[in-house]
Amino acid sequence: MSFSSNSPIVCNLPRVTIVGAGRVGSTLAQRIAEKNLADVVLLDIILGMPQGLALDLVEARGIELHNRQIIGTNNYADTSGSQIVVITAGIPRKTGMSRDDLLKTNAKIVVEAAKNAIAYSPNAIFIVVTNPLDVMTYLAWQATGLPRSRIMGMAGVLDSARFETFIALELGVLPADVKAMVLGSHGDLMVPLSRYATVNGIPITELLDTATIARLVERTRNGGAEIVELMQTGGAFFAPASATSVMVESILLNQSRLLPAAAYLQGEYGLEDVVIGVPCRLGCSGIESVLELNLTDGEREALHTSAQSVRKNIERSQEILANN
Ligand SMILES: NC(=O)c1ccc[n+]([C@@H]2O[C@H](COP(=O)([O-])OP(=O)(O)OC[C@H]3O[C@@H](n4cnc5c(N)ncnc54)[C@H](O)[C@@H]3O)[C@@H](O)[C@H]2O)c1
Ligand SMILES: O=C(O)C[C@H](O)C(=O)O
Repeated sequence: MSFSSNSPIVCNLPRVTIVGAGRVGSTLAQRIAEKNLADVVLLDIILGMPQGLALDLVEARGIELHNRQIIGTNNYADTSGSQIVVITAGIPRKTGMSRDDLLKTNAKIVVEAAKNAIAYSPNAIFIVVTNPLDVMTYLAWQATGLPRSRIMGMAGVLDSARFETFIALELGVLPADVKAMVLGSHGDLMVPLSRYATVNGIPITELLDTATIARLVERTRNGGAEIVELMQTGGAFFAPASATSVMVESILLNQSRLLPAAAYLQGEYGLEDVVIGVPCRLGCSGIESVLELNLTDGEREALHTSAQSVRKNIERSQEILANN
């Protein structure tokens, strides 16, 4: 028995490159392939490691019932023509460190990764995951010269998911029934918007007292550190990979979901020339629009304080890069 052969059909399936095949990167590759969203190229500087991970994921395809291509590589030429590039390359923090302590090491890694990736995928949309997130997204924006619609950072979806989880645990309800949004920088100064958090449309302010909400907000702010303290080396990666995959999905499937993403602002919320988490509509062209919510004076002040801390670190990063 044999297949008859017709003229070959060239299929351009969507392709997502993930730079950094560590814990977040490899878990994201698994999520993207198993959700059947795109073919995946996993790139890392460690020789053989992304190739081994890719083979392992490929060997699971028959069991997971998908047929996505997954390639591991150390060579940017293999990433060419990607629709989305996700940057997770860089070091994670260890216990006792802040995300800002990663700035010096990760700035150079992210700039190099962004420059190499854009050279092979000039039409790609970039999602940065490496910490400190807002500054790294700014550096990738600078390094690629992309319009702001095509570059964003992932943090708000993760921080919001944590806030939703803690609310759901407190109330004993299904996490999927809780909706919340966390804006601002991905750090101690993030801005969880309790006023806008609901359980199937019911504001949490109707369900929880002020002290309890304040406790859940504080736990959200420390959500990353809580896991780093437990794990000692490295941090969370399952939920970060899930959070990144919904951004990838919204872009590839043109879902126009309203998700918090770190975006380069040009006057929105009274902020300019800074990257910070705001509600964005994500579709096939990237950030389709930024939603400007009505904020109370307190919330607006918190967002500006958060932006101020990102600005300081952007300045630090420019000095670091200039001296190298
Ligand atoms: N934005 C968020 O919400 C969020 C969530 C989780 C982790 N992070 C950050 O993501 C980053 C990765 O975390 P992880 O847990 O996967 O770390 P990890 O150490 O498991 O993986 C990082 C990978 O990057 C690779 N790498 C280093 N330099 C590289 C380069 N120049 N080019 C290509 N690859 C390179 C390493 O070899 C390693 O495999 C960290 O900075 C972490 O803080 C951010
Ligand atoms: O906390 C970290 O260092 C990793 C990540 O930013 C997180 O929030 O889990």
